[in-house]
Amino acid sequence: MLTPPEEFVGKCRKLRNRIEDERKSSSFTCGGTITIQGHGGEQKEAEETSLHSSPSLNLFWKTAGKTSAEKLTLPITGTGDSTAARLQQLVQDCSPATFGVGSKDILDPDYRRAGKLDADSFASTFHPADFGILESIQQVLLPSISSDLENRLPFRKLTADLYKMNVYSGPAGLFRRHVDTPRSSKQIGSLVVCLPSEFSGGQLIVRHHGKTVSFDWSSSSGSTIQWAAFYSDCEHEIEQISTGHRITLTYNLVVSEPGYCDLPSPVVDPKSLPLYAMLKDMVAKPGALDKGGVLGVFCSHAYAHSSTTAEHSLPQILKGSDLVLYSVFKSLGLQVNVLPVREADGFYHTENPQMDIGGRTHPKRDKYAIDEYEDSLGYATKRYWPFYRLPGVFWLTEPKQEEMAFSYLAYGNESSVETMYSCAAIFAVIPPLEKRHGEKWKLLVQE
Ligand SMILES: O=C(O)CCC(=O)C(=O)O
Ligand SMILES: [Fe+2]
Repeated sequence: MLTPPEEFVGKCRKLRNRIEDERKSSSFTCGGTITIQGHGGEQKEAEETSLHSSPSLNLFWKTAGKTSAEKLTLPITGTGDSTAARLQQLVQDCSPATFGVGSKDILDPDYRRAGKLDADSFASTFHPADFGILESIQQVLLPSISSDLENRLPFRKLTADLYKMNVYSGPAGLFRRHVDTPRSSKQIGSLVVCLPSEFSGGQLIVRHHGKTVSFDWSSSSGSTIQWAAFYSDCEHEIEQISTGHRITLTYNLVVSEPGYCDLPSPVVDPKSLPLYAMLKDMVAKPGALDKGGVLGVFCSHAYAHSSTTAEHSLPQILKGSDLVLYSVFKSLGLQVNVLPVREADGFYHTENPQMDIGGRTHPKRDKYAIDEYEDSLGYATKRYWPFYRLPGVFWLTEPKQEEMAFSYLAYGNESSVETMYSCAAIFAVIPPLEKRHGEKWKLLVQE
């Protein structure tokens, strides 16, 4: 690729700033509360029909050697199936929860101290779809971005697949920082629902790119259902529980194929976004890669995919600012690909001196990655993740996710080999100037 002129580089720098702004302003987590009818605070008249209130809920679980299910009604009232003794039975019937380090499941109470029931051994009368929770998450974490061009991204919907019940008990329950292991390449996040059971401590802390949000559920824990959802690539932790039992249902949030009669979440037209005007101005005029080229932008999020599904699945699961950028490129009529990018020995071959991009990053490795588990990770990566070189890309941004990619591989809530997170990049192919004609380009130039 010839060295692009300074004017083009100046525009690229502005574009990069705009992309960074988009990243800073996008959300990575959200949460809410559902009151329990007849418990705590004032009773609202419309309570029974409200989306934000629930009747008491029942949990059923099986125990070895018994033919009938155990039952617990929450919140605790002290009568029937809703007693401290029933709750104690639940705690006792849970098995210790492990966590994943590379391809191994590890039991280490200093890292995670919790009980668990697998999804096939319990049932509850609660479902997030009954309370508008999925719609709320969809609006924040999965906005629809559409345009009238042929290549638009179809509306996407979220479903919540029940994964586990966990009980974190005082005075020592906790789960140190980790990233949830992807269970499929369509998973974009996790939903945690905290059931009404009194506890203190146990804040859930969620982080993404230096931003932190904490969910403190303790003060309303006895009388409400509280929930939080976050993107899969967010690092999170549960601080130590001091007293009581923090009971959670966890769900995998999965992008489902769009249905015909689904109401879309709010739709943003990419052409209304400042990035669109900026890019349009750049590619519609001479001076921007006139001989053609490829613009490369590292994604702001890491994505779960397996090496064989990456090419197909990555565009479908794009999140937040990455989705915005992808849609803008698409609506300009450009060919866009989203591909995982692998580093080799701490070096991404993404140097672009004109944009002050070095390509080298300094991974901050977690203790679990450095110590005994590193070799198995290195082996898994080499064996399952072959790669090819893609030269001639004009990089607009630095790699974003290397530090996190190491974390992802190193410690999750479950072991993993075939499906992993990796740092992805969006590649937009800019045709040579004389080829920027035809229907879609006319549209672009005339607007
Ligand atoms: O209970 C929570 O708040 C989060 C649980 C969690 O991080 C997990 O199960 O992976
Ligand atoms: Fe987690």
